[in-house]
Amino acid sequence: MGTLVIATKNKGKYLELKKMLGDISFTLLSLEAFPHIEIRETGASFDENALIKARVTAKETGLPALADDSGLEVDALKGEPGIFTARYAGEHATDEDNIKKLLERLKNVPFDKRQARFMCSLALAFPDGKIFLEHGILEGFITLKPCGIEGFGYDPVFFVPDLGRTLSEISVDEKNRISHRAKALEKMKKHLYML
Ligand SMILES: O=c1nc[nH]c2c1ncn2[C@H]1C[C@H](O)[C@@H](COP(=O)(O)OP(=O)(O)OP(=O)(O)O)O1
Ligand SMILES: [Mg+2]
Repeated sequence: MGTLVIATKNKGKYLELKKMLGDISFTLLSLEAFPHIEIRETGASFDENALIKARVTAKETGLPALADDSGLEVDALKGEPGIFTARYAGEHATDEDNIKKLLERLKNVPFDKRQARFMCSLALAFPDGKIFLEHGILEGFITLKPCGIEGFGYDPVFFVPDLGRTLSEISVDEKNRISHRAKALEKMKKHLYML
């Protein structure tokens, strides 16, 4: 049985990916098992950052690595926060700080003008240099205030029209059926069978 490193320090992301990979028979590790690995997200796009995270992790561990770089694009903010989603309110910002800043920036924008999308780039890198990249997108709207307690990151303010609820008002299993990450991972699964 092989081993795959999920190259993330984000517990919410790790738990979602782990759950979605539940039916695949290999051992999963997160970056918590490799505290010495430090990765700087210096890329100019989600793709570049996902590739950096996956490549560095595969090289440092000698194991295949799956990295997720994701974030929010808000139309009324011309695509911000984009690749800066995790650091929107500063380098060590919490999810709450980031949500607060986002709602503040949108305070004069009515609900129907608050279109946004979650973007996900997933990169799978092998120690021999082989690499795969896949994408997923989830369309929605930014709410006027946080709703719900499930999930992580910006889930409490991301409203999915088809569900009539935010991502924090649904279970992780429901989220894993529709999310940007789920769509990207579904496409990545064909490459994972090479493990
Ligand atoms: O499904 C999601 N539900 C809510 N928020 C989300 C989601 N997907 C991404 N996000 C937010 C979290 C973070 O603010 C940023 C990702 O930043 P990103 O650099 O990819 O992840 P991260 O720094 O938290 O962990 P790591 O780089 O170790 O994987 O977008
Ligand atoms: Mg990050």
